[in-house]
Amino acid sequence: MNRSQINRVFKQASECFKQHHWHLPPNPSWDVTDFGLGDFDRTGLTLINLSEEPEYCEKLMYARQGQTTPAHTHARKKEDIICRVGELTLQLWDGLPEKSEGNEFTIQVNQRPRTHRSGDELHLLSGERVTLQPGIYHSFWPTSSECIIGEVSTANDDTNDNIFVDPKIGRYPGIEEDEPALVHLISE
Ligand SMILES: O=C[C@@H](O)[C@@H](O)[C@H](O)CO
Repeated sequence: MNRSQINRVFKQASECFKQHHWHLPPNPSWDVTDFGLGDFDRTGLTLINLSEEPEYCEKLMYARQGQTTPAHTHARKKEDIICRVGELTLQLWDGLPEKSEGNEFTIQVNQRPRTHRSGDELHLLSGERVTLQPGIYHSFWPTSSECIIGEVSTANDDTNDNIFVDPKIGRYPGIEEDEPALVHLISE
C-alpha cells in the first residue's frame, strides 16, 4: 500500500468514528491492510486493536462500500462480528467454500441459534452480531456507504491464526513511502 492511502483511510475512519461518537483510546493500535493484494478499495480493511489480552481481544473496524474482507477462518479464535453502525453483509461457510457449499449448519445470530446454508449471505443491521466458531469461513463487506464493525473474541493472533482461502493473501501490507506518515501501523 502507499503511505498516502493509509493516511487517507486514517482520516476517513477517524472522521466516521467521530461522527458516530465512537471515542478511541489514546494512541490506538491501527492496522490497515489490503491483504497483500494491492487493491485496497476492493479488498481491504481498517482495524483498531482496542484490547489484546491472552484471554480475549476487542477490535473496532471500518470499511467502505466496495471493500471486502476476503474469505478466511481461524484455527483457534472464536469471535463475535458486530455491526456497530451501517449495514454489514457476511458470507458464511461451515468449511472450505468449495467443499461445503449448500450444507446446512447452525450459527448464533444475536445470541440465538439459526440454521444457515453454507455460502449464503447474512445481513446485519446496526447493533446485530453473529458468533463465529473457529472453522467457520467468513467474508464480509458493508452494504451501506461505510460501516463501523466491532469484534469481540478469544485471543487474537493475526500472524498465525488466519487461514485465507486465497493462497496469495498475506495478512499485512507492504508499504511504499510516498508522503510522511500520519499514523504508524501495528505491523511496522
Ligand atoms: O474476521 C475478521 C477478523 O478475524 C479480523 O480480526 C482479522 O484480523 C482478519 O484477518
